[in-house]
Amino acid sequence: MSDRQDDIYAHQHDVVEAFRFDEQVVNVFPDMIRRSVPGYPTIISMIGYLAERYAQPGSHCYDLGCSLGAASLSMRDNIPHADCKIIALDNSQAMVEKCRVLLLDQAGKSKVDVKLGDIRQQEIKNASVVVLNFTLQFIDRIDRDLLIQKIYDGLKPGGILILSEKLAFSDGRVHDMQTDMYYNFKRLNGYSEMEISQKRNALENVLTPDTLEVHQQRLRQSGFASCDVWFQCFNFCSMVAIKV
Ligand SMILES: C[S@@+](CC[C@H](N)C(=O)[O-])C[C@H]1O[C@@H](n2cnc3c(N)ncnc32)[C@H](O)[C@@H]1O
Ligand SMILES: O=C(O)C(=O)C[C@]1(C(=O)O)C=C[C@@H](O)C=C1
Repeated sequence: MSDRQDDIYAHQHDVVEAFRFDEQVVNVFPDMIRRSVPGYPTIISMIGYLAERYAQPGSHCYDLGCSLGAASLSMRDNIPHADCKIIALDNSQAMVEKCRVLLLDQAGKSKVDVKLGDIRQQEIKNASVVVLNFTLQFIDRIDRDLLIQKIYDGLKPGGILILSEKLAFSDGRVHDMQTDMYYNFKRLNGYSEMEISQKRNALENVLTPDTLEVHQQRLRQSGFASCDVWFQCFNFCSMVAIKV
């Protein structure tokens, strides 16, 4: 993968435009996400581990909002069945184009189909593993319930949804403390105050985090029997929800 350094917000922007997954972001994305999401490499590795355990023979595994396909690659490297199909989907043309190139020459048992499209329109069927790795937070709140319900309905019994998200906290003091530690994580990873502040402005109203309670209520309402946090670092977490 490209290891170009993310310097998008390193100079003063006259106007900070709303964050988009365009070509400029695609070019630095591996560095950006690694330095911006605490635990990202661990989460990607564990998606492979969970897929190895939960992918069912002859089923589909979905990577919704796949970006450059890191979660798909991790699943492909770990799923032991040759007849599983991985469907990776993103609505950013630039992401999908680069993802296809990155997945071209990689071997693996399962085939990965990289598609351009909106995950709200994607049919989910015969699924054993569905991944939403930091994607739901970019979907309009009004569409989130329907999307999670569609995923639940498309999962086979015993199937799982892996849902990773940036969290909000209902207690203001906890929210401020977690956010403060998160910004310090970014500082430790070399981002300046200007980069942190311009990125925060760019993500305003684009990335809209829910609280853990809202996520868990939505998952339970859709029918998931359990939804547990298996990873959390500051305001970033990953849940696994199981359909019995
Ligand atoms: C933070 S990135 C996801 C990172 C990726 N899952 C990973 O593990 O590396 C969010 C991605 O979701 C995509 N996205 C946002 N809204 C979408 C939608 N409605 N349909 C499809 N993709 C969407 C963006 O284009 C972006 O690539
Ligand atoms: O940089 C931030 O502040 C973030 O919230 C991180 C985050 C994400 O969670 O998706 C935001 C946009 C980029 O895709 C990479 C990471």
